[in-house]
Amino acid sequence: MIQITGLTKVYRRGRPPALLDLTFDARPGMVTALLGAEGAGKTTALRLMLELEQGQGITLFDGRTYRRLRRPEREIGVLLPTGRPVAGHPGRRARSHLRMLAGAVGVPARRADELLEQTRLAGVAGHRLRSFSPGMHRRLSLAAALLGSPGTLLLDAPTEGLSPRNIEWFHSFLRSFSVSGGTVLVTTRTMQEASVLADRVITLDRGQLLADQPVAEFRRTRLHPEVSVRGPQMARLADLLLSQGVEVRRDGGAGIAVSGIGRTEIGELAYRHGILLHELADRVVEQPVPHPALPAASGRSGHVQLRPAGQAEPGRPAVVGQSTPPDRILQATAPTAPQLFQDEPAPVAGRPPQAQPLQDQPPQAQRPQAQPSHAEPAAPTSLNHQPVTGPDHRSE
Ligand SMILES: Nc1ncnc2c1ncn2[C@@H]1O[C@H](COP(=O)(O)OP(=O)(O)OP(=O)(O)O)[C@@H](O)[C@H]1O
Repeated sequence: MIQITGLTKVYRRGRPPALLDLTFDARPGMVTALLGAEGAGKTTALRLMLELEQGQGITLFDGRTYRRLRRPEREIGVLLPTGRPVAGHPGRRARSHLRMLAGAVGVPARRADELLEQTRLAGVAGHRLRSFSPGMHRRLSLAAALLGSPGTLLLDAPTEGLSPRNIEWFHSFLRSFSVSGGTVLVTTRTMQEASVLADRVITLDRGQLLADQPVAEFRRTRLHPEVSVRGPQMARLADLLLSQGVEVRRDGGAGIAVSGIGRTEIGELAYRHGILLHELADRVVEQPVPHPALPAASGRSGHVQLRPAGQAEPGRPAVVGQSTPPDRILQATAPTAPQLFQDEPAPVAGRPPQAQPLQDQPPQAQRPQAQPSHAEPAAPTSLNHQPVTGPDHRSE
C-alpha cells in the first residue's frame, strides 16, 4: 500500500507549484494510474515519493518512508525515464547486463535468467543492447526493476512510444502482477490507457488532483487531458499530427484538440513546419460520447466520437455523463484529416475574418463535403468536436 499525503513541489520561487497538495492511495491488488497531460506533475510526484526530489508531503510504503525501507530494491521496483532509450551500455549483452544488476541487488544470477524468460527476452539474451528495439529496452528495464521481487511497482510512462504489441504485453504483465497481490502505480498521458489498464485513476491537472476515481466511474465521466491548439493553419497541423498517429479532433472554428502528445512536442512540430499558432494550452475535459449510429470498423481501429445534438456549449467540448466502455470508443473508422479540417485563408489586410457562429453536431454521422479551393472563408462545418485517430506509426 502506498499512502501519498500532501505532496507539494515548487521548482522556482514565484512560479506556480509543479505539484500542490497531492493526496491519494495506491492499494495492493490494483493498478493505479496517475493520469495527466505533459507537465501535469506525474514524474515530479514519483520523484518526490522516492525522495529523489526535495519538497513537502510524505509518502509511506506499507507504513514507512522510502528512506526507512530496509531493502528498497527488494520492496519497490522503479522505472523512471532516463532520458536515453537504451537500458544499459550498448555494447553489453542483455544477460550480462541483468546478471550484473542482480549482483548489485544481491540476488542470484539465475534470477536474471528467470526474468529474461518472463519478459520474453530469453531468445535475445546473448544480443548486445545496441541491437535492441525500444520495446525490448523497456522490457529489460522492467526486468531490472523486478530483480529484487518487489511487491510494489512505480512506473513512469512505461508504455510511451511503444508498439501496440509491446503495450499489450506491458498491460497484461502489470495486470497479472496486481492480480497476484502486487501494488502498481503507473503514470500515463492517455485516458485510453488509463481506462484499459487501471482499476483506479488519479487525474492530475497542472499539479493538482482533479479526480480520484474507480475506473468504472472514470469511464463514465472520462476526464481527459488534452492540448488546445488554435491558429489559422490547423488543417496542416492536424495532417501532420494524424500522420504520426496522434489523436486530433476539431474544436471550434480555428482550433483543434490534441490528445496523447505534449504541448512542447506540438509547438516544436508546428515551428519546424512554419505553422503559426495563436494558442497552445493544456486543459482537462470530459470526453464526448461516441455516436451510437457509427458502424463498427473492419481492420484497424480509428477513433470517432460525435457529440449528440443539443449538447454543445459554444467554445468548449460537451460535458457528458454517459457511460461508454472504451472498446466502443475505438470501433469506428475515422475520416481523414482533409475531410475534417480546412485551413482558413490568410486574412486580407484591413479585413479581419468574420467570427462564425458555432454549430452543433447533427445526430447522424455525416461525411463533410470537400470544399473547393476557391471557397470563401470556411463556414464552420458540422464537425466541431469530432475526434480522429490516425494510423499508429510508432515503432517497437
Ligand atoms: N527540474 C526541474 N526544474 C524546473 N521545473 C521543472 C523541473 N522538472 C519539472 N519541472 C516542471 O514541473 C512541471 C511538472 O513536470 P513533470 O515532469 O513532473 O510533469 P509530467 O506530468 O511528468 O510531464 P510528462 O508527461 O511530460 O513527463 C512542469 O511544468 C515542468 O516544466
